[in-house]
Amino acid sequence: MYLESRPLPPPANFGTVVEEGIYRSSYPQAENFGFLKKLKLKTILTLVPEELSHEYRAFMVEAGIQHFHVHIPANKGEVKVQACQMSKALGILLDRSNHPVLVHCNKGKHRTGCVIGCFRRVQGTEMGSVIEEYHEYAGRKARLLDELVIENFDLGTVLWMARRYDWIQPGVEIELPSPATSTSIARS
Ligand SMILES: O=P(O)(O)O[C@H]1[C@@H](OP(=O)(O)O)[C@H](OP(=O)(O)O)[C@@H](OP(=O)(O)OP(=O)(O)O)[C@H](OP(=O)(O)O)[C@H]1OP(=O)(O)O
Repeated sequence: MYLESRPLPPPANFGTVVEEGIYRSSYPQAENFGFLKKLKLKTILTLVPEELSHEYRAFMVEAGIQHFHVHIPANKGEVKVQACQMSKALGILLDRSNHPVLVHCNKGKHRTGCVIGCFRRVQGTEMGSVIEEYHEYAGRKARLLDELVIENFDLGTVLWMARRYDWIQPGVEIELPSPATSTSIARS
C-alpha cells in the first residue's frame, strides 16, 4: 500500500481474519501507523501485558481508535491462559460495534494465534483448518500447548455473544463440553 510515494508497510505477520472486520498482526511499529490509518480501525486489542508506548497511544488518540488491553499469557511449559481472559478478548472481537478491530501481541503468532483459533471455533470452522491457520502464522515456532488451548476452549463462555452478534453459521451445531466430561484446559 502507498500514500503518494511513501510506502505504507503493514505490521509484521499481518492478516485479515474477517474482511473489514477483524485483522491480526505483531506489535505495530511507528512505520506501520500509516497502513493502520488506511484500515480506518475503530478498535485495537492488545494482548501483551506491557504498557503502551506514548507514541502508540498518541497514534490511537489522533486516529480516534479505542483501545482494549487484555493480558493473554504465553503458554510456555504449561497452559497459562484462563477461560476468563480468553472470553474477555473474544468478547471484544465478537462485538461488531468494535469493528474494524486489530488484535495483536508481540509477534502475532502465539497469543494472537490462540485468540483467533478460539474465534474460528466460535464460527464453527473445522478443527483441522483452525490448526492449519494457527501454523500459518506461528510457523516453526508453533506450540502444542497453544493448540490444546484452542481445542479445549469452552465455547459456552462466549456462546451468548456469538448468538447476539450473529457469528454462528446456520446449521452449525456449537459443541459444548458436558459438565461431567469437560476437559477444558482453560479454567476460569
Ligand atoms: O522460542 P523462545 O521460547 O525463546 O521464545 C522467545 C521468542 O522466540 P525468539 O527468541 O526466537 O524471538 C518468542 O518469539 P516467537 O517464537 O514468536 O518468534 C517469544 O514469543 P512471543 O513474542 O510471546 O510470541 P507472541 O505470543 O507475541 O506471538 C517468546 O516470548 P514469550 O512466549 O511471551 O515468553 C520468547 O520467549 P522469552 O525469550 O522466554 O520471553
